[in-house]
Amino acid sequence: MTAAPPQPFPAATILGYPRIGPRRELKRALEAYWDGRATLGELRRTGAELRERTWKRLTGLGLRTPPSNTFSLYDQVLDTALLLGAVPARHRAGTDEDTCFAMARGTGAAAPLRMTKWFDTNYHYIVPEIGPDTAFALHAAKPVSEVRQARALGLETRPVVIGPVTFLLLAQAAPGSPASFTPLDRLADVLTAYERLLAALAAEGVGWVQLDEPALVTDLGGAELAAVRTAYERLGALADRPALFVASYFGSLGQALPVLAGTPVEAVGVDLVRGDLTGVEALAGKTVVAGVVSGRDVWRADRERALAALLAVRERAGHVVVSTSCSLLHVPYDLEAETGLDPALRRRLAFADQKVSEVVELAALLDSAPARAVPAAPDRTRAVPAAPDRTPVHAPDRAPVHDPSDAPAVAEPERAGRSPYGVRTAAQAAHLGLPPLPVTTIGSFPQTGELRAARAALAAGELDEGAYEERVRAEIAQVIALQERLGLDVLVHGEPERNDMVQYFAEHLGGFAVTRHGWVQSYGSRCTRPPILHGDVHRPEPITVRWTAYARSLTDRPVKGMLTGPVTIVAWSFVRDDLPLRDVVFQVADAVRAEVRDLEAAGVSVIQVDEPALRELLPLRRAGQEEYLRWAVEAYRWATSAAGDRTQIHTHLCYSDADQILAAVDALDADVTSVESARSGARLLGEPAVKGFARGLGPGVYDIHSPRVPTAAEAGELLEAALRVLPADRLWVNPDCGLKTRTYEQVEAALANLVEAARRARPPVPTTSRAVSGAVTQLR
Ligand code: MET
Ligand SMILES: [Zn+2]
Repeated sequence: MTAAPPQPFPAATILGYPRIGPRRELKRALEAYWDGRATLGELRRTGAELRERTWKRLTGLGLRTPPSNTFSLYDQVLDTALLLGAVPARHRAGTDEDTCFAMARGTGAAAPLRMTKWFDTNYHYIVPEIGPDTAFALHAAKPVSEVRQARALGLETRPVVIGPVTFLLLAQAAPGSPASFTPLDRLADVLTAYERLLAALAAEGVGWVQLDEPALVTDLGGAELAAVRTAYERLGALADRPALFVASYFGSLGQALPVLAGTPVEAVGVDLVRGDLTGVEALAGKTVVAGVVSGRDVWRADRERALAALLAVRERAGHVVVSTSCSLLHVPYDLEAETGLDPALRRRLAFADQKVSEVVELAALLDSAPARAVPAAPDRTRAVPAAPDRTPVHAPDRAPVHDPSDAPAVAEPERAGRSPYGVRTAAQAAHLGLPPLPVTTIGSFPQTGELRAARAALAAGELDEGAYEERVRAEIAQVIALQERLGLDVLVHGEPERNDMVQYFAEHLGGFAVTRHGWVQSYGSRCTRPPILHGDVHRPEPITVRWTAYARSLTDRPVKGMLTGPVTIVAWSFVRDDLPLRDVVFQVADAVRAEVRDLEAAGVSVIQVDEPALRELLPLRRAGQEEYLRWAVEAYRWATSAAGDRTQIHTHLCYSDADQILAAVDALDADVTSVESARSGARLLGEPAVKGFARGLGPGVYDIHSPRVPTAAEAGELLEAALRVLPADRLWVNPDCGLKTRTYEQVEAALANLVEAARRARPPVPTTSRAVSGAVTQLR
């Protein structure tokens, strides 16, 4: 039916590339535009420069036909919604960019779309809203203009777009849709828009289009598999179109593989780092784009193993080309920028540009390899493990690996050293004397430019330790005073000493290295520098105690000690792969446990151990989920169970679809759990599991991702909604997440409104008991 591919697929490719800029140029441009410090023209120019730089760099490294449309001002799923015209009426603005930012960030009048994690990564995408009436209409300006921009530079590119099935599976039903509606019901209409897109790209002379379908590596039911067949039969049947490359990543295609194999698409991408070769022979006759260089870690590829996998694919399926396992969006740009790393560690590393070179080198090796030279790699094993010399760079200076038999079984909290929840709450109530609906925050307060400048000056040697310490202490004093003035019940020190909740701990633990420029996009303009966990973990000395103790010395109210949990520290680092992940997590749990002990010994009676990444590491397919949750919960319990009954343990999960793992959250056995709720319109409260949640819960009532300040009435409404499913004595009042990205002006107004909303919602307290609780507070 289709025209023959106009050009062969390139022998080496990548599925995508970072776009925030090697020095975060896009971040700066976006924030300048949002703050009114730059014009739209300036923002567009930065985008164009970054694209040009990327294409030149990729071709310079040896890629022919680099991808295009991998650039994004905010998020590629959001771009796809704009491409298809799936824009809620409330977000429509004068320019594409302003519409995009309204969808992502909201406006004074309109709440933004939901944001959630991209599969099992720490990248967050914007969740499209699709309803029965969404009027799809192709708006192909962005991919078309990128093709033209590259062509003006003399380059042919392969536009990358999220595929129709993944787009609809990631979308949520628009508010007001009938209960029976799911976005996948709109497949036929969406496909019409994709057909027009393919026609438009064909008219531009585009040879290949990449349709990303990572959702195909999850457990799909009959309806979803049928959607895959329908979609690619229909798009494949189009008379005048580019050749189609359907890219899967983050795991194996499983049952979706034979389905795709039966459609007329010309190329299929398989992730051979996380997935395996099962069923690959079904792809004979197509180009197999073999992801053998990991896009998810920073280790050099094992060439031998990668080549063996490539040859095995060639033998079974015929035509194979070399690729990364997924987009390089998830790794930093260039190792060359890291001059401060230990040379022995550095030799084992590859960032995006080094991975591009690996792909190019492997393609050359494959080209010169005789057919049938190497035996096929066995199925169901990791096709490409990391480099062979993966011994720890730092020799362990103690017996590091946690013996799992020390850890308590999940079902028996008593053995963990803490009494059952009921006993603990009584002890804590007497000790802390909190009012019902206590108001607290998630930990961080605004990271001001001044603080960041002080940290930079310290790093550059322009500010001495003592002066920096004074700066941080002054900030803590201000944050404590502000919270007292606003009337919060459980205070925090504000985390001014932390650049990032994971990096800070990595900098103070042995076994980690940190980078200078290794930024990875987390969402929108936000980036993190994931530390590199390369050796055995140990804690040379207490990390947080002095800051929390200082904050405590300034107030009579309880101050919450803030720690990052073991799963999150590991999830947001690049982790050694010579040990099972579980063992690495337990090494970190040992360090957190020691910190909990030291905080408690310093008199801190509320300790929060954040695990926002608990859900993130959940295996994408059901098969591995139970086992993962068992050990992840066990590690958390190990980290926190050194605390006595009087010490209140909090945890925080934020943007993590907590509803899907509430049983595990309960098993964490924390006394109080805070979760994101405001941003997603209190969706969580509708979950039946929340009703039965037996411990303290703080569903966020302030969406901290939006510059909007909620009124007391708005916060009060969310609180009332929570009170309909949870008793007042177990409900906490808090924002969705930390406040570090907001301004003091916003935070002060918002927290004042939260306190006001809590006061209005509290049952009236008789004067005598108020006096008693005040007395208890003073006894602390
Ligand atoms: C991503 S969760 C953030 C938790 C951390 N304690 C903060 O307040 O910033
Ligand atoms: Zn959070």
